[in-house]
Amino acid sequence: MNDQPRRRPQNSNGKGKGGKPPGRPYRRPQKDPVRFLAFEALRAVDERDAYANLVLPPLLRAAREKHEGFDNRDAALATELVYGTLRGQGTYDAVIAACVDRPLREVDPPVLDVLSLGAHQLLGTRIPTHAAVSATVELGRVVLGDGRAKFVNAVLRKIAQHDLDGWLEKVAPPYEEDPEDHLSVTHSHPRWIVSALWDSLGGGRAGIEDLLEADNERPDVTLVARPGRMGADDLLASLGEENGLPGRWSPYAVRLTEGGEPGALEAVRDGRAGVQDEGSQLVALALADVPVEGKDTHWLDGCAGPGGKAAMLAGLAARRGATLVAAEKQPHRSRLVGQALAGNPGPVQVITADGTRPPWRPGSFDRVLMDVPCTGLGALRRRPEARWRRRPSDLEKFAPLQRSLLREALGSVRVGGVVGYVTCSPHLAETRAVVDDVMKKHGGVELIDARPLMSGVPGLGDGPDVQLWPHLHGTDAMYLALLRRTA
Ligand SMILES: C[S@@+](CC[C@H](N)C(=O)[O-])C[C@H]1O[C@@H](n2cnc3c(N)ncnc32)[C@H](O)[C@@H]1O
Repeated sequence: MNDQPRRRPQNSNGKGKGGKPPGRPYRRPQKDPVRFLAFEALRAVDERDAYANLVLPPLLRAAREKHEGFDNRDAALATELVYGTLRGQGTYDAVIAACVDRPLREVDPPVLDVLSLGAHQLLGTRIPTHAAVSATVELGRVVLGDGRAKFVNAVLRKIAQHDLDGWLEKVAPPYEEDPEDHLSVTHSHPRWIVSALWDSLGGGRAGIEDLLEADNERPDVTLVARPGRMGADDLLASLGEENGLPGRWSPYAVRLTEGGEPGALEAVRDGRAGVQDEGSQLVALALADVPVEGKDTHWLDGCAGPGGKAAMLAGLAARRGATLVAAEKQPHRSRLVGQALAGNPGPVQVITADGTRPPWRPGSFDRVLMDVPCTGLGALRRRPEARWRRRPSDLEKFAPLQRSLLREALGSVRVGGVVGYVTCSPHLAETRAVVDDVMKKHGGVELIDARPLMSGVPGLGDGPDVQLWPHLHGTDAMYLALLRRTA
């Protein structure tokens, strides 16, 4: 390996000693800020378990400051390269494994990151082959050194021999032989996640393929015009027609069109609006709208951080003269809840509290939202690295906590009141299994059909609970069960 710049001596006729043609003069590798940034982000995700959506913004800011010509298109390309490489990792690993002569675990992680970045450019973008190879090899020279860049060059040239479909035919087992393994490789999801999503979705090949494809697409950025603070029409008008679209389902939603930057909006900066998936809006609205008999003045959000649903509920509660208590176990997250609720038109109370050991008296509330911690398998579109980090054992970690939070939520609501149990995971172990188990032990609880509370939303299944899906509804895969205390 030779990492040092080295110049070959040349004589006056331009030929090497003895009149032989000289070797190519040494050329310093050129640092391409876009690919260098993408590599740095991938290293941070790989090495420090960082989240891509958190590491990218500071890297992009630094690149803009350092490189005068680094513009929005560069930022968009760098973002696409990072997100696309992380999402496609399962497929790209299978292809790379077919092109190297040792197990991938024996390839140095930085080398593997450069190879994955190259594989994504070759197989997942429209970047011309020669540009994808040469730019990645150049990156390899900068970050790995000339010796290992030669290895990168050799592997990328093998990858470039086929397009994505050609490679999938070679590296994915036939669907008929092993459907889950086939889908796992072709749609770049761990096999156990394919299996869990399919169990929950049901149906045949077409539905699960649509879902896995939707997980690999960049979601719209959706805003919420917070009830009582701003209307969706005003939010849309402030954006300008070309920058926004009305939500599909929620009357409070506005979708940003390509390239919209929420942080640049005054309404988002001053808290009248926020970034919130429409699925999250729908489940909060359903809980707010479900009829309860008798008084309706005390609402609880028992897992409130960072406060998206709490802000929506607080505005809706204020309209009806009710008060929201927003509880969150983590102090830093309850501070975020406080920020989200500042400016709410009615009274709110933010407390740091453990929902499994509630400090309030049993039966204090008329409506309770329990949006429990979960694996987040319903939001894979947003967190490109999450699918590779999650393990089936995470389910065991969340299971007792989810049950305990739902049990305490049922204890916190008065007879006749309603609990909304919510997850941003469609995994049956986190959804129906939790509700069934807790209902078996609790008694005096009935499930309410949640589907009529999402009127106009198609494909909500057999009920009474509701599972939303990215490929059917364009939302995260949020789950909602509404439980009424009857005794
Ligand atoms: C899925 S998030 C809630 C998202 C929130 N409802 C929103 O819309 O912004 C779950 C939250 O529950 C909090 N949490 C975890 N264990 C808790 C407990 N025992 N009691 C209360 N909150 C808890 C986590 O810190 C996390 O902020």
